[in-house]
Amino acid sequence: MAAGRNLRYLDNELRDHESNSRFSRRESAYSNENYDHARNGALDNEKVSNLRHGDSGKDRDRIRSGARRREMVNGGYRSLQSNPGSREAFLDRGPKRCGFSARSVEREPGELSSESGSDDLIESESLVKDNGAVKQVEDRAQSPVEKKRKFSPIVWDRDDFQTSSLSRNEKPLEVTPLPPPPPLIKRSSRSPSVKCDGSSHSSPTKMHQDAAQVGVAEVSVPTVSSPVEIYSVCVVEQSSNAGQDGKQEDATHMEDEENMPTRHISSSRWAAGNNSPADEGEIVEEVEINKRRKKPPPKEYFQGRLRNKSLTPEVGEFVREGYRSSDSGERGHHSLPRSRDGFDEKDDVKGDNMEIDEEERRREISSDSLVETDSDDEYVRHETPEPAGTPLRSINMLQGCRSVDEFERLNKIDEGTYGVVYRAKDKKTGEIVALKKVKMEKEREGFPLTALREINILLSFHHPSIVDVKEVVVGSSLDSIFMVMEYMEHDLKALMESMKQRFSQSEVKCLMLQLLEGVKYLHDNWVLHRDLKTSNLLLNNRGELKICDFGLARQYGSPLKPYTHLVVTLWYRAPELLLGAKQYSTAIDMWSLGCIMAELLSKAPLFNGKTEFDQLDKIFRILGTPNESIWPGFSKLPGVKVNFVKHQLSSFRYNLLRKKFPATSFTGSPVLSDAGFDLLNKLLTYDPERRITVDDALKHDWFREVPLPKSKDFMPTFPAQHAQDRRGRRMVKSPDPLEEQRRKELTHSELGSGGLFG
Ligand SMILES: Nc1ncnc2c1ncn2[C@@H]1O[C@H](COP(=O)(O)OP(=O)(O)OP(=O)(O)O)[C@@H](O)[C@H]1O
Repeated sequence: MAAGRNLRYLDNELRDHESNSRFSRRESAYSNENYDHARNGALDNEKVSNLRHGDSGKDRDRIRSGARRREMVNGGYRSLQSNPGSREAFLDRGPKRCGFSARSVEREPGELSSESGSDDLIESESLVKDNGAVKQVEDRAQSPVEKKRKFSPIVWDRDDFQTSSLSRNEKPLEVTPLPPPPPLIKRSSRSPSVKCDGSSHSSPTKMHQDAAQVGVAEVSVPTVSSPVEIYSVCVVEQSSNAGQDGKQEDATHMEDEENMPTRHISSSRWAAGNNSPADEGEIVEEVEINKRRKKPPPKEYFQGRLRNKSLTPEVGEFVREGYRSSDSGERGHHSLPRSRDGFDEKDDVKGDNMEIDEEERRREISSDSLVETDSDDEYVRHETPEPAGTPLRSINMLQGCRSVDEFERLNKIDEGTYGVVYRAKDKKTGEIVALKKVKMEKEREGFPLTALREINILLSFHHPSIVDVKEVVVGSSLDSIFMVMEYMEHDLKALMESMKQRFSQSEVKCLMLQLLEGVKYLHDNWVLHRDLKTSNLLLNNRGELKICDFGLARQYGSPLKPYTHLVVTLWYRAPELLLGAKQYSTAIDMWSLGCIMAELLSKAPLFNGKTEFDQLDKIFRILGTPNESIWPGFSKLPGVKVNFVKHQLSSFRYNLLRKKFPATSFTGSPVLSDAGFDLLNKLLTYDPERRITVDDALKHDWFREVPLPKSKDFMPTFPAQHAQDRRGRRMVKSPDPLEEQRRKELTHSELGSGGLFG
């Protein structure tokens, strides 16, 4: 029997006593602090955003805030009523969060209290409504960047199936009779002029237009200053050169898939905040020339370390055992001290480990890092000022990796596709942490790029709703790398599988608000998560939700590459991806949030398709089959050629989704107010252009009506699942076809490689 099934929940008990002793674990001020914290995080973003976009962004927000628009969604017209009150005003309410206007005294235990902010909001709203030219004012007030923001966050998806093998979801899991994607857009043969001084700024929208014309997307990334950045930069260089050395197929593949925009990390024009029209398009050309420019790799050492292609590792080079049997005699000169960490059960093979003087290794790595700054990328990291407020972490990963021996392994929590997660204790501090071990066995080409991407993002980002990666530690061999994360007692998928009761509406609101804050932080920093699902949402016993698993996350606006549309686990995958759209944006994450919201309310996945085709069919059955009028451009999507059954598009209020989530229920169906249903419907809007943005979702009325969002402080607690291997439970009941497939592959590779550590 699955371990999880034996879990005994105190759920009923807990819910019966929602407002008494079990919630007394924290003082009432706690939630205020927390919300202040979250709010401050958001305000930081706001500052960044304002710095980036200038004051016009604020003006636009103020003006936009009261605007009401009519919008047709999924077959029916609905009122797209943005929130009253400016973003600042909204956030400034802080612990009142809300200034949620309670229209009834009825409240669930732990709801955030309502304050009088609503009057301001109404006032602000009416001010805008009085202005008959709201739309025009809004348009005028939008800063170029902000205005583009709605359209520009596009990842150009020129995927083809040949190049999709690197991405974790790109396995041919579902045999779906979708037609092949259209041919790739040809790149411009224009002779580009390169501007590397970091001073040029480009307009995202214009850049996208250019990108559309020339087939090259621009670089836009959050500023990241961790040493991992160095790592990524080298990947880029390596890729480019490898491709020119005759290893085109492999290298191009890697370049296209993994040519990380980190090359431009600190010189992102968008991050720097200026948009000089004169420079528009230049960045596109810059990317183009960078791709074509032939120049020596920045440093052999990095090539070898990352791609395992140099013949002899240099001092400090990471050498992975197992992949270099042929040159074992040429192993690097150094290795970490042999140590038997409690996480590697395969330490018998330690003979392959390099002996290394730790101090010397650090010195060497340090000097290598310095040499690296002499490369073309130097300006990237030193000449461009970081935008204020951008999340920065100054962990020098390469210089200061501790050994995993400094942690005591407690138990394995879960095993995903790309990592095994352990619960562990820091021997020095006694702190309980989660250690995610990067799986290397499937990597033949060096350090796994999904892990690199995840480490890069997680070390750089800091937000209450994003899981915190504290540091990176190394195991007994240098191919054993662990991310040290804050430990979270649950993931929402495992938790819901074992909960007896559903989350209440106010609890779902609390979770959704935290989730939205996290996604807002990502989108504000030009990152798409691309794999939002309940198993990637962690919850601790302080009621805090955090997003994890950034292995698929992308800086959007990255250089053109054959992105796959097979991102996002099937059940949470947006229709445009399922239909093979060539470009996608932040809206894909918003669709996932709609699926998550529904799942939180009903404790069951909303669209649980087995194949892409089945997934689409399930969506269409509930929401109706889309058409050109509700989703302009729909009929041109590649996947639409498939003969879908045409399910009737009924008025959104009476569609099957509403039946699943009625306003009142005597049958045990999860109830959802009109406002809640409106938000759900807006998240599950077919047309990505019309799908609600994270900013608007955060300001949605649902969060302001009773029952108000529960304070984190008053969220129910559940027995920690750390004693259980979450994977064990899922083995028994995994409703996720992609996970099934991944597991099968993992099992094969485990067998093939003689087993995994841990
Ligand atoms: N910080 C953490 N604290 C506690 N548990 C965690 C933590 N991070 C991850 N987990 C658990 O490990 C699981 C797998 O983690 P993660 O999703 O990061 O790995 P993955 O290999 O990328 O997984 P997947 O195959 O789902 O993409 C999560 O679903 C969660 O249950």
